[in-house]
Amino acid sequence: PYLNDRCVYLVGMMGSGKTTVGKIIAEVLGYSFFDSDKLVEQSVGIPSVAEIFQVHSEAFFRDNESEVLRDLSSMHRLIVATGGGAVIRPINWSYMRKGLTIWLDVPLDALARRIAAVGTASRPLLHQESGDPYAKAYAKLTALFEQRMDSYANADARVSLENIALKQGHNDVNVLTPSAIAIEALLKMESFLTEKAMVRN
Ligand SMILES: Nc1ncnc2c1ncn2[C@@H]1O[C@H](COP(=O)(O)OP(=O)(O)OP(=O)(O)O)[C@@H](O)[C@H]1O
Ligand SMILES: O=C(O)C1=C[C@@H](O)[C@@H](O)[C@H](O)C1
Ligand SMILES: [Mg+2]
Repeated sequence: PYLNDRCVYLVGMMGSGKTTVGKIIAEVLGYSFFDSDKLVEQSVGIPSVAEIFQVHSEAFFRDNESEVLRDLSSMHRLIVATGGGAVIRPINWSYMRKGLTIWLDVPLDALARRIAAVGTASRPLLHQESGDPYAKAYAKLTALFEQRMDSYANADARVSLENIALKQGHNDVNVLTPSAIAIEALLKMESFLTEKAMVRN
């Protein structure tokens, strides 16, 4: 009840599971799910983010991403999987702060493994024509994470896969199912919201 129909924004690096986990959270809460990358594609009229970067530019994509987040921020009962880079623009935080923000914090080696498994063609900031896809993705993700980690840490709650694995007695985050991660996200949301309500009362 503390959520009070507010939107929930999932933030995190590329491949962190925002879309996968976000759909589960939406189903549990009876919210609608939106993916901001998909909304940008629809509003620009180009079917992939990679093509938007190619035909226009990253800056053009970012401007449209901000417009999408602005429009979503006036709505209710949505789970929004944001683009991995949405956290870098302060204006986007002014929109996302109207709801609750959750950071899916996934170790970079697990991200690189997931991304290498599906290929980098759909992720323009990681795409390389040659070389080992895991090694290339890992190097680029490391550089991006260094630039962005302080921004991700602005989120209201952090869902750390390392911590979930520790709690469950595993030493490998790759065994965690999207459902287990969604449950932890829901628990973190609840803690954040109840603590905030206690401070107010
Ligand atoms: N818990 C998990 N265990 C294993 N694989 C996962 C898990 N969660 C997601 N994946 C896989 O990792 C890949 C990336 O997941 P997903 O697309 O949900 O991430 P994302 O954060 O939305 O990425 P992007 O920022 O690129 O939109 C997908 O292939 C997905 O099936
Ligand atoms: O991390 C990023 O900067 C990006 C992540 C994707 O979700 C897309 O928004 C785009 O490929 C850029
Ligand atoms: Mg996604």
